[in-house]
Amino acid sequence: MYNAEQGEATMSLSMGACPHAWQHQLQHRGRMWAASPAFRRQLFLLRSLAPTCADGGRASSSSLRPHAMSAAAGPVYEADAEAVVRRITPPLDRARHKGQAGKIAIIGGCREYTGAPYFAAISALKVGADLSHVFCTKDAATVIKSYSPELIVHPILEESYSVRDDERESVSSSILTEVIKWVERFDCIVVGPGLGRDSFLMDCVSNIMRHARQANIPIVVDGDGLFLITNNIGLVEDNSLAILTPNVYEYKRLVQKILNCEVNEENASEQLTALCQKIGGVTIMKKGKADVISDGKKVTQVSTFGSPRRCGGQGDILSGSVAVFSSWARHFLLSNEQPKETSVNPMVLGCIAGSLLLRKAAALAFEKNKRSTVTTDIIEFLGQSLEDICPAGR
Ligand SMILES: NC(=O)C1=CN([C@@H]2O[C@H](COP(=O)(O)OP(=O)(O)OC[C@H]3O[C@@H](n4cnc5c(N)ncnc54)[C@H](O)[C@@H]3O)[C@@H](O)[C@H]2O)[C@@H](O)CC1
Ligand SMILES: Nc1ncnc2c1ncn2[C@@H]1O[C@H](COP(=O)(O)OP(=O)(O)OP(=O)(O)O)[C@@H](O)[C@H]1O
Ligand SMILES: [Mg+2]
Repeated sequence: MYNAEQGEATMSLSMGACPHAWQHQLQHRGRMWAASPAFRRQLFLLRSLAPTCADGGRASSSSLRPHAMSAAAGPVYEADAEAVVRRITPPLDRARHKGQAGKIAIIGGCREYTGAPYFAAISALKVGADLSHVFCTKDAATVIKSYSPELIVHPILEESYSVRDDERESVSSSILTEVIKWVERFDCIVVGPGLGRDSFLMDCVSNIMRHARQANIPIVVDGDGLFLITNNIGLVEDNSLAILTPNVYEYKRLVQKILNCEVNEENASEQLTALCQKIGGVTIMKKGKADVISDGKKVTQVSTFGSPRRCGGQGDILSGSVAVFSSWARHFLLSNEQPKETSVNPMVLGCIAGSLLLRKAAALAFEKNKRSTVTTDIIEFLGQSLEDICPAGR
């Protein structure tokens, strides 16, 4: 592992400035990684967890799978999260242009919540995305813009109180038209931070999700987005580009609604596997003391200690970070030939990397601010945390 890392560092320094330098470098690094002990170890970590479910969790049907609690779920292994971050983070290359490191959009922000979409969007930028957009209600937009000039804010969503009944259809279709102009440019969209639960807004966002799916845009569903999909699971069913990031209450609601039972901590990994399989295709990161991640085939976790402070907003940092890392992971895996037997899921890698980075940043913020640590303090340490794992000059 150490030798492979050294080889990679030497190669980064010798890069020229040809237009495709970044891709070549990534491909070369990928081939080296594929042959490296670090890669094989990571594969082992990911693959050795695989429960061998009869249909691989992908039985065909647009309806929900039969409850698959009997699927054998292996033990939960700790991910080698630092190795994942190091591998999927693209090198900084002078030949790259704006946008190549990621364009992320957050769909969220309403009258009540302006912090959550801001936290998610700014975290995406601080992790390393080039552009971060927020699609929110008109009331929330000016507030979010005032937090940061870095964000591109679209005040296009509407809540029921601002739309007459006879205008609903036309307003809904003009919202969709406006979003469609943008959606295909994004590497990933995050639906839910600070979205609220207004019924008209939920209908409009459902249309946006359907469109994003048709366009094959990866999607992270968090916060109120989870409330939406829990009651309309077809929005994510069988979507292998969807990541759900429930907290303990959101997970409980999902389990009750989809598996029709209560959360069972003694059988936690089997239950998580079953939930993924029943929805079909999605990756779920169940947040908590450890962040436990499954795509219905493998269960892995990140339990690096972060901070004892449970201030609101840490999940928002996570959703923005996961959006960036999963885009990088997809790009990395697409740009590199993988050994035939490999079936690493980029969505899982994105979750692992996002979880580790948040936890490291939370630990540094807590060291400095102790009890007064708030989400903004944690965001300030995202850069240093990534630098510690993966120096910009490598
Ligand atoms: N500064 C901000 O603007 C923030 C906004 N947020 C947004 O706030 C919205 C609501 O998210 P929440 O996570 O607060 O979700 P909920 O409204 O579901 O939960 C609110 C709180 O109620 C309690 N609760 C919920 N369900 C419970 C249950 N079954 N049993 C016991 N207690 C329960 C928990 O303390 C929970 O944190 C989301 O859009 C989210 O993104 C949060 O992200 C936090 C920060
Ligand atoms: N009990 C815990 N011990 C240690 N870390 C935790 C614990 N619970 C959550 N975390 C950390 O906080 C992150 C966010 O999880 P949390 O449950 O607070 O999400 P959330 O409720 O969606 O947050 P938000 O307030 O942004 O909506 C997790 O990824 C994890 O790193
Ligand atoms: Mg949340």
